[in-house]
Amino acid sequence: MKPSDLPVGAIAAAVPAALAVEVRQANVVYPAADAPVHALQDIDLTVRQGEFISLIGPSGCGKTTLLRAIADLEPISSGSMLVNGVSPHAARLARSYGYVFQAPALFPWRTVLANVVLPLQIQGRGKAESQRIAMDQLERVGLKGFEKKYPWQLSGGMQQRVSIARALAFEPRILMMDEPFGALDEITRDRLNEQLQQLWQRERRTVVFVTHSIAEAVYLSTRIVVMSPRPGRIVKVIDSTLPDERHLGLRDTPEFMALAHAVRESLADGHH
Ligand SMILES: Nc1ncnc2c1ncn2[C@@H]1O[C@H](COP(=O)(O)OP(=O)(O)OP(=O)(O)O)[C@@H](O)[C@H]1O
Repeated sequence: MKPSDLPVGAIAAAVPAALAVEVRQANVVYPAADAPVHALQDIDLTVRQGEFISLIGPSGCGKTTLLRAIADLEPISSGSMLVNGVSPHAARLARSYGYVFQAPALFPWRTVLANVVLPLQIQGRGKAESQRIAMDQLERVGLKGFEKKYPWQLSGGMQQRVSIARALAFEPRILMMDEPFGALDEITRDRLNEQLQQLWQRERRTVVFVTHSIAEAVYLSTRIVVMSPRPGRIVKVIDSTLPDERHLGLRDTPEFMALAHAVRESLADGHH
């Protein structure tokens, strides 16, 4: 029997899950004329395929730096890092991940469709294929019917959903998100949290997510990585005890509140 004859679940059970991200003793020091900034100190972190990991911590603790280093947007000063088993640079060239920035970062002169199509065109895909994929991704984030609009004709939440569709367009194995919903009002944020959670449940793509919000981290994550500032360190990694299938009502349950409490305590510990 060939592996391809096995049901998907059997293959998953037979092959140990590969690591999506492996960080060992990573340090990032930003050079500065007066005093260098030790942004990350001795970071050890492993992320398995299909996990939803949140990095949470106070402003300046190095969340963005860690995400950028994993994404090959920032070099590490020492230590090692593997993304899907290869260097972050090789993973970037292989288009292993999609990146969603804090602000939507869409091209205002391009339509929604043209924005999502762009990375596919850069990748050398044909026009018809690119458009088909882009339309499919827009539908998945609930934006069917908006493809001909320009970014400025959409709300902030819709623009951020276009960014997510764009990041998912070339089917990356890892989705990296740097506080994607931080600038949105709470109701929009709740809705997008719910949609992102459903997307993760459907596709089980690996997600590395940066947030300031305890509720967001607890609602979305399978593991929560708590960081502390100056220099940025990991103080605790908390496994979620919540079921994979989640709805917003879960936030009122004792399990959710207990997890939120544990994250808050770890954040406070990191300050001492
Ligand atoms: N390019 C840079 N040059 C010098 N210092 C930097 C640079 N980028 C970040 N830093 C510093 O490194 C530290 C970590 O910054 P980083 O943006 O990673 O933190 P963060 O946890 O993501 O913060 P926030 O939640 O406010 O976005 C901060 O002290 C910041 O001032």
